[in-house]
Amino acid sequence: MVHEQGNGHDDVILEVNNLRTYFRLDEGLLKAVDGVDLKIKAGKTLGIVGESGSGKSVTSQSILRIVPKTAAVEGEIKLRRRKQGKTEIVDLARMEPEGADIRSIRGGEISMIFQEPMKAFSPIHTIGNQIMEAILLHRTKDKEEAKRTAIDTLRKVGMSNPEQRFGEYPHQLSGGMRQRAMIAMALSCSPSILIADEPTTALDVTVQAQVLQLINDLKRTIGTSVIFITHDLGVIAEMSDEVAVMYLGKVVEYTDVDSLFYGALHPYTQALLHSIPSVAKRNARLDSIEGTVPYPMNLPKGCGFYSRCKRAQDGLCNREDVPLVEVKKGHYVRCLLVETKAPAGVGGLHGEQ
Ligand SMILES: Nc1ncnc2c1ncn2[C@@H]1O[C@H](COP(=O)(O)OP(=O)(O)OP(=O)(O)O)[C@@H](O)[C@H]1O
Repeated sequence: MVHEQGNGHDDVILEVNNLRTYFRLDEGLLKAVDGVDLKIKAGKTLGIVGESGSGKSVTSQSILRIVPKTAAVEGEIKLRRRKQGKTEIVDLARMEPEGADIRSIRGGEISMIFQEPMKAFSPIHTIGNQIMEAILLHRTKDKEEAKRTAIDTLRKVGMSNPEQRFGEYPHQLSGGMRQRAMIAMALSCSPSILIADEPTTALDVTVQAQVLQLINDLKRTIGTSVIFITHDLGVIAEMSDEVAVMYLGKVVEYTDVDSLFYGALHPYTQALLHSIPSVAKRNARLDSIEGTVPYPMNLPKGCGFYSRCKRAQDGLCNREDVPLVEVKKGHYVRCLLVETKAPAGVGGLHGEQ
């Protein structure tokens, strides 16, 4: 539940509770997202990390209600927003996916940037007109003001000569500039939440660093909250205040970014950390995680990571589904070994592999 007043939860602007997004396929029910809880705080970045197939993208698509028709979204997606001077809470999970309510939120209060900017823009209209259109839809009916806002936003995202860029077509821009234009479009309606789904994966390293820096700067200056989705822990370290580690449609560890990098408790998070050179200790052997994320259909009972976990215990980890437990303040872990080994303090598990 999102609480409205006086209870310390006021900075939470989006709360996802027990989100389940299941695809009905001919072969059976595919549980892409299976009981995800998340909290997005005002002006903060929540990083969501996990391997391919862990359910990161379907989670963000579920929040915006843009999942394919073969999938159903259940659970709560509670957005706290100001409307006509009052705070109200709306549940996006209850909205009609094509209805006016969610359409006004998409691109209004919540907007999204993703890997391929060409998908965000139509090739036959100038980027300026497309940004203006979004502003006219969500913010103002005044064309002159919309144009000024569009040019101003292009300037804010670091586009040189924004008046000229305004009149250019997407194919006339470089990859990095297109990414900036997409960020401008996403920010033009002053969203309270920006969802960034692997926005820099397709860019070369230098441009990637610039775009990440830009998102961080904008978050600071505009105060937008960010949900940043990536498989790259290096990017997570740079971008996040809090981190949710996803595996097989579930959050397996959830904590602030420092606790994640210096005190990860879930064997999956630890394995992820040991698989990247910049975080693993110098001279330590780099491990890649053997195997792949299983296909989320007809899964056996127990921990989803059981088949790949080096510490898995037969008869314990493969018996019941494992709950996400708060092992210390603000640090949640879905692992029976962490719970049973360290009921009164979690220090002993740090760094263990
Ligand atoms: N349109 C779809 N129809 C059927 N299954 C889907 C569809 N989209 C995603 N899935 C399945 O849902 C699960 C989660 O996918 P999702 O794309 O959210 O993972 P991800 O963590 O974002 O991975 P990636 O980084 O590769 O995008 C996967 O098993 C995937 O095969």
